[in-house]
Amino acid sequence: MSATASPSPSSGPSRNADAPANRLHGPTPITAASVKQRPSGMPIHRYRPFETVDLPDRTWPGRRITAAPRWLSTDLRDGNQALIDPMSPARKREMFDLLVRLGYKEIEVGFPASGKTDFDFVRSIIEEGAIPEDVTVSVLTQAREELIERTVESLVGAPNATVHLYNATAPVFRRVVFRGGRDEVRQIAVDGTRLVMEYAEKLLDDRTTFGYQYSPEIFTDTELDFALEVCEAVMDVWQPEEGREIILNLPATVERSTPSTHADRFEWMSRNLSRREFVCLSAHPHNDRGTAVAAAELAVMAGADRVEGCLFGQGERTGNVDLVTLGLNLFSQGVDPGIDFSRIDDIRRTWEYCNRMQVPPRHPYVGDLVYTSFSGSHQDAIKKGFEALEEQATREGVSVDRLVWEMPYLPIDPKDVGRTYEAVIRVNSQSGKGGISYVLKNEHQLDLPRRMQVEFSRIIQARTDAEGGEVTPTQIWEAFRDEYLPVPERPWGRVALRSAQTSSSHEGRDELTVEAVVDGVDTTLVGSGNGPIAAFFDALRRAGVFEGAPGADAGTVGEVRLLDYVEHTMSAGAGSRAAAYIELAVGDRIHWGVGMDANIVRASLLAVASAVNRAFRD
Ligand SMILES: CC(=O)SCCNC(=O)CCNC(=O)[C@H](O)C(C)(C)COP(=O)(O)OP(=O)(O)OC[C@H]1O[C@@H](n2cnc3c(N)ncnc32)[C@H](O)[C@@H]1OP(=O)(O)O
Ligand SMILES: CC(C)C(=O)C(=O)O
Ligand SMILES: [Mg+2]
Repeated sequence: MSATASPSPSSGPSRNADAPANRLHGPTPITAASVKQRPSGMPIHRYRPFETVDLPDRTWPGRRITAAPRWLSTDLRDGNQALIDPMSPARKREMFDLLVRLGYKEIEVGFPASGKTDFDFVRSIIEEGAIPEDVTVSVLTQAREELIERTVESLVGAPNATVHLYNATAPVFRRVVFRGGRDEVRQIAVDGTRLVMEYAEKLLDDRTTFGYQYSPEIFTDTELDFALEVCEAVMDVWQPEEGREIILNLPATVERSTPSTHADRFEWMSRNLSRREFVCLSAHPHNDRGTAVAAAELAVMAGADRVEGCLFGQGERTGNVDLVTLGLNLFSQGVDPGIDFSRIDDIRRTWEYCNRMQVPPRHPYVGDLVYTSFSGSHQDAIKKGFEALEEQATREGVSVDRLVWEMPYLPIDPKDVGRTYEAVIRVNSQSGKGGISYVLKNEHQLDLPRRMQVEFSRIIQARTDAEGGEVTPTQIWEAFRDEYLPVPERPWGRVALRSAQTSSSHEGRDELTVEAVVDGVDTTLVGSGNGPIAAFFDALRRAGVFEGAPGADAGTVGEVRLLDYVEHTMSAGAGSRAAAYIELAVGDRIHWGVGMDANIVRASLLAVASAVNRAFRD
């Protein structure tokens, strides 16, 4: 993208001014001219750019959001009206109860004058006492008398209720829908407000605390001076004052501008509205340009007190702004959203039941794949990130949950929203050693030495390159066992250990006796060395196992060297097991072996057998 205010590429200092003069010998360098886009041929003449706002002293870009705005969920109204098959009463109730449980204090529960379903639903939650004392329900209506009367009627007996009245104010709606000018359209809002007050006075009693909300629909395409004029006219009727707020909701009914212009419009309205201290300024972004979340956040920075939206961005066309993303964006910055998202999968399941829709796999914070990394460098960084957190926790003597979350590639800890680490790393052809060893560590407590990680990841990569697709943790484990740990059901290898006994001589050398199966024959192996591993090597050598080893001439003893030995415990406490890793050079080839046992000596002998078996397997 290029912006008209940017300096032209040639007007600034050259990026490569400091580069040596002889830098670009060889292939022709890419330049801006060589990547020029071509005209698309699409009918751009049919569209006009949106109006920007002349607000050079705008203040919102420098603000931070330090507290959650008021939230209104309109899942049961704007969300519901956009469904092919609107929610049944049972599904509506399920959604209402979910919203209450999550902590929403303002819930738009329907458009009661639309028909019996919505009207009866509003009556049912009132009559069944399902609305907690601290929750305000709101209902939407057009500015038409018969609709207003029916709307107010639906609220009788509600503890806290708001009537929300709207009419479109943008030029094309004035001309096409209402076939009038500014005066007529302003009058619709004024008359509607008066009627709401009259019917509330007539129909509601002192069981109800009553509020009022007005929306100049299509605010985004309405001239700012006219939007202000209509809102002022509405306020002149409602008369907001201390203890009598008015909610002025400025909807991006169709998202038409960048979030920055949306924010400018909010700052302009917030500065110019009279009686501002009695106004709850509310944003209602839709997502036509795909930037509703940014638009909502910038509107809050620009003065909005409240945001209306739907869970997971349900709503007309591309949806309303996503309340879950907004809330968890705040959470990820250390700001309490005031909504409990700690069981995100439960929320998603209920939402999917109610809406009969699916949350896509890449949906922020909740999609199946959003805490998953397939690519090698991401996996490597995440694995190191987890290890660093664990080390820090041990150093500071606290649990990992107490530490600030600083983790490559994962903006929040999946556990904080009730997800597990199971899917954090998944392996396919784009994965590297970090991811594969993360799976082994996480699921099998095996912390492979770095060079062994490289060896095993080549084995997995050969498989993903040949077969494509994902390799599941189960398949990784099977491949690992097949490669390093011959199991009784699939035996292979020249040496199978049965039992071993060591004794130390007075020179500090270990004498070792091993009962093993060698080349299918029960054999007693005897050796000595300065430690059990060296003694086992000696025993294998004496038994002729290394004869004909790769890298040696046939019939001779090949060169077999121990290069590295690593061990670690696999779990703490009684019954803990140890893992041992051996790096073996046979001729010019390197083979790792692994052994696991409750006894560390036996684990290391098993690791030697594993490496030797692999060396001779080929
Ligand atoms: C951006 C939004 O989400 S706005 C909310 C939209 N949601 C809904 O519409 C869902 C519920 N609506 C309904 O079920 C129906 O529209 C009803 C039952 C409320 C009304 O149905 P109808 O009486 O058939 O009217 P309809 O919806 O077609 O509206 C058209 C008439 O209302 C007028 N009108 C539209 N909006 C408004 C408004 N906000 N205030 C006053 N009049 C309005 C139109 O100018 C038109 O008038 P005309 O017949 O004189 O030309
Ligand atoms: C009724 C209004 C607030 C609305 O939903 C919109 O303009 O998008
Ligand atoms: Mg809407």
